Amino acid sequence: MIRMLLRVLGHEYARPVRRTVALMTMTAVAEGLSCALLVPVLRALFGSTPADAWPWLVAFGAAVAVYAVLRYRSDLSGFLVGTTLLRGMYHRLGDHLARLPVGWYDARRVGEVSVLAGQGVLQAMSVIAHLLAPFVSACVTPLTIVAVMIAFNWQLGLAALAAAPVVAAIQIWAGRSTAAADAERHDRDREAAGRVVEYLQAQPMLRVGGRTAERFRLLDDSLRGLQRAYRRTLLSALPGVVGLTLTVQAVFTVLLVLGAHLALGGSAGAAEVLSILVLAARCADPLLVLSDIAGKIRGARSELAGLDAVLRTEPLPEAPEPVRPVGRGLEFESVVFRHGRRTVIDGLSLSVPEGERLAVVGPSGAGKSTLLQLIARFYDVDAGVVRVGGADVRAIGTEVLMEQIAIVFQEVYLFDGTIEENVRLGRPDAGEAEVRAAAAAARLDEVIERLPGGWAANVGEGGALLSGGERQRVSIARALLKNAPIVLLDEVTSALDPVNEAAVHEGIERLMAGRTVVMVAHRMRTVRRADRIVFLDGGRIVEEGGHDELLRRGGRYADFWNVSMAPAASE
Ligand SMILES: Nc1ncnc2c1ncn2[C@@H]1O[C@H](COP(=O)(O)OP(=O)(O)OP(=O)(O)O)[C@@H](O)[C@H]1O
Repeated sequence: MIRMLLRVLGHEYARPVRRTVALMTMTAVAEGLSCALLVPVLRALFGSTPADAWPWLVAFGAAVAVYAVLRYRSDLSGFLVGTTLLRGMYHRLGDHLARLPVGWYDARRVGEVSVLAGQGVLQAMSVIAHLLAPFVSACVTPLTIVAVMIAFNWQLGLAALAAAPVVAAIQIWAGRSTAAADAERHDRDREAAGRVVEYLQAQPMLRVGGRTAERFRLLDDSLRGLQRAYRRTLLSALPGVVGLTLTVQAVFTVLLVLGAHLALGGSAGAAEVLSILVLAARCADPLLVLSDIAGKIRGARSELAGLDAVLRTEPLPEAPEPVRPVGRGLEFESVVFRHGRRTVIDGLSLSVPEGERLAVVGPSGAGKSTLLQLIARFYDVDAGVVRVGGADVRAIGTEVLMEQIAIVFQEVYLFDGTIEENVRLGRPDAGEAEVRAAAAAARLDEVIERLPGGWAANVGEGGALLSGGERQRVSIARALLKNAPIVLLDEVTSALDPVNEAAVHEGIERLMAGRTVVMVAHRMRTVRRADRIVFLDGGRIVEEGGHDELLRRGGRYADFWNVSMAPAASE
């Protein structure tokens, strides 16, 4: 467990963790010794000369004092190291998530990572702060007490020691028999978290479908599965708990019978037997909590394994000696890209000279958005090369590549902050005048004037307080502020009201001016702005040329526009 913890966190934490474990072990030994000193104290007190108890009482008091100091220091150390590890873990996870390919994040992963980052990290890090001390105490204190028991009365001591391998065997067996149930519960936990995220995101669709009161079957099924998994985990842990309790009771009974036998035979004093039985009872307490702690440690371990798996996900490799793009042209050379076993881009070659506006059209699922994502290196291609400014995107440093590209997505995400903060994301170090100019060019200034609070108005979580068109204007202002030489546009497909539509188009027109543009186009108005059009189907270019030329050709593009976009042609 500790080894796994250090692998996940990094070995720079090895020293404080080892120091804490050593301190906890010393504390447990001191606890055992202070308990064990009760034997000579009680033996002397109930013996013929009670005054002999004094030196033992002093030793007992000193041992308790040492134990108290050590306990304070080890608890403090566990807490401090635990919080340091927690902070370290959050940093490590945050840094790593920021380097993972954007394409890695889907709804399932978002649910999984939010559970991991919330309860998973806390649970995994609680090992040092809360679980390790009782675990070490449950293992070391009884062994120390047994060692002292052997010193005072070897028969009773050995009888108690016989319990050690039985307890260890029960723990190992319990760990193995609950492993499958633990793993299943963990999987169910993640699945349920993903379903909750999906359920929340699907609210508009569920309500439009009139399913306001009805529950979401997929979420229900997954929560029921989770409940079953929890029940199985509890049932599978039960034999271990019962076995441990029975073992402790059996050993105590053996000690009682053996103690009575020795006392009656005269080979041990009644006070000695009594005090050893008190010690045996003292051993039982930590042993009985052992199964509970071990269960919690197993839970923390599976969270740690989840964190380990995320941290082992490879980020897209960075070139050891990054190159800088020269110019603003784009090129796809025999590019193949797959999602799982599905080929989404199939041997596509295309070049977009500097300053050209290229529209990509085609049926849904043709791979249009994927084409944009490959330019921005959200994923790496499976074969072929994508070049920006003549350089393979894999050879350009991520930051430099991102400097070259401004993207306006179909779905605009705004952070819960002010409009100004959201626009500034385009270029955080931009001056006030630049931010204002970008907002004006995107016709966002009209929106800001209307909002109570103006620039300081809060946009709400995900930009919920703005309309779709207003959010698009924020995203265009961001892109304008970034002032990157290459613009990628994934056109808004939902209808905007006429005022917003005109504003968005005006903003986009300004954004495209003098830049290399690749736009996924769904509307005639957008396509007409392009210098060239490629028609994509099944990840391949089926036709390419100018709008009028393609219409005249009467091929796939003409069919597509005549059939599916007929209403738009009247724009
Ligand atoms: N994360 C993903 N995992 C698996 N398959 C995916 C993923 N993202 C996209 N795909 C698949 O890749 C194919 C191309 O998707 P893409 O979004 O590029 O199409 P598109 O032409 O932009 O479609 P639309 O016009 O409907 O947005 C689709 O079949 C889609 O199902």
